Amino acid sequence: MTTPQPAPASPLAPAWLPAPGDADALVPGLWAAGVDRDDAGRLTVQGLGAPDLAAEFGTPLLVLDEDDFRARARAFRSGFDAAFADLCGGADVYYAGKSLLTLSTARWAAEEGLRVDTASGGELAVALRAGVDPAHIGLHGNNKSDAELTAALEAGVGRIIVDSIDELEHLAALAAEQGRRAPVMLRLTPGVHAHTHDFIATAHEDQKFGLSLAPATTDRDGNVAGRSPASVAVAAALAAESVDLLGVHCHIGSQIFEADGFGLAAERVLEFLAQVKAEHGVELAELDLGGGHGIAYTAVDAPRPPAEIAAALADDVQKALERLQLACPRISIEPGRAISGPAGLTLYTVGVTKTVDADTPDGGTAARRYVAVDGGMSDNPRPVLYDADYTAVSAARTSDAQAVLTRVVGKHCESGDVLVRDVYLPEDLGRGDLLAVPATGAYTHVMASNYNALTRPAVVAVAGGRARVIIRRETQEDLFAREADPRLGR
Ligand SMILES: Cc1ncc(COP(=O)(O)O)c(C=O)c1O
Ligand SMILES: N[C@@H](CCCC[NH3+])C(=O)O
Repeated sequence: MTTPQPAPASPLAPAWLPAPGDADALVPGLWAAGVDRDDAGRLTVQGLGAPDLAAEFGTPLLVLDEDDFRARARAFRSGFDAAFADLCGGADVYYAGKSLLTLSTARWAAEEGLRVDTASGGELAVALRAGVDPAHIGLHGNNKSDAELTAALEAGVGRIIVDSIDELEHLAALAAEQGRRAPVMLRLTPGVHAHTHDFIATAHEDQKFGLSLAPATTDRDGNVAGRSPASVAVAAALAAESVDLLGVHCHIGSQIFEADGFGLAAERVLEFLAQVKAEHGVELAELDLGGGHGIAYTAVDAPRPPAEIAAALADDVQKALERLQLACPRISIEPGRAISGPAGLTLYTVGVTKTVDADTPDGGTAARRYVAVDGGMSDNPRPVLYDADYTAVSAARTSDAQAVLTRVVGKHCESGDVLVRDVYLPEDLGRGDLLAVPATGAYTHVMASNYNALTRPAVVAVAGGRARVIIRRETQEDLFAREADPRLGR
């Protein structure tokens, strides 16, 4: 192992970035449980060296620690079951497939006793093909097609989460035509503004998801309505013979750390259930409190462990139930990122490096080093989409060179193509070195694109100290396979 040189902080560094320390250190909490460094300084996943993984499978490479994924799934399951045992006889955990859905991850979730939340007909097909019990699948979406709704009804999914009055009426008619009853949860927007990026906050009023709890001033035809879309939907669902109204759902957003937003949303939705009871004499059986639990992408993020999240929520639910004199509905949650995110890391190979003079906030200039890698916004669009911060370490070796402020960029024809905006990395990092970016399991592979005709990376799962490909790397032939062109004979 090497001893890094102490380095001065850069005036370009954002206030949140910890002072440069040992740039090769693996900050606790950022990496999957199986990640370590060996005596030669190589990053390892369950003992497998990053250079060996890169040599065998190529880079960019999404490496998943399967054991870590499973452990996080179990922690949610047991944490929520324990916290809600006395109050509500336990709780169900739906793995939010949108964060990383493959045949393997769907199977791992089901094997750990989780159910699966799907957000489209495609995700539903993956969950079904993986062998997930249809009764343990939920189908979401603000604009499901007839084909998607029909597939869900035919498969016999446990719940269809209905997003609007329009969709409720449409689904009721579709189910009636098919001689079926649709198992429905109504998605409510409890008006909680979560502390997260606007694009991933989902429970405030003015956005595309869900049925508002606030009384509407006008209905769809512009007439004064006075009732909330949520109560209009409940009345319509209870009246529809082809609808089995199971309960209600809410989801306040994603990458949220504070307990207060989750507690407030639960309280508001329980108040709504009490209102439904008073109005219709019906106690709805199920309440889904969504996902959105934050994970650590950099050293400054401090996620709460699942058992703590569960205990705080159970406390809030208990207080609300007592105040409202309600029996506890069956509780469920839908974590995605908190299970798949920390289980993943991405390996990249370094290519071009350069150092430029950048303007400092006080009007001076300071050096900023750019390190370009062989992937970019096509394998991880989150920094570009949400200003998401990540970090990185050198993965093939440690170094005793000074740590310098570095921006890790991709290879796309786009100046905003940044993967890690600010990180201190050893000054001697250069062509052929490997970089590892932690916490990339969620919303990377599933949001990847072929921008600039780059092929999507492979996904490798490591379990029991062995690596296997669960999604093969795309080839250029895969890109051509979709094209119709006379020279291809089609
Ligand atoms: C309805 C719903 N449930 C669950 C999730 C999962 O969120 P996360 O991956 O942040 O836990 C999302 C995504 O934000 C969602 O929209
Ligand atoms: N894709 C988003 C989260 C959206 C979740 C779906 N409602 C992210 O990467 O943070």
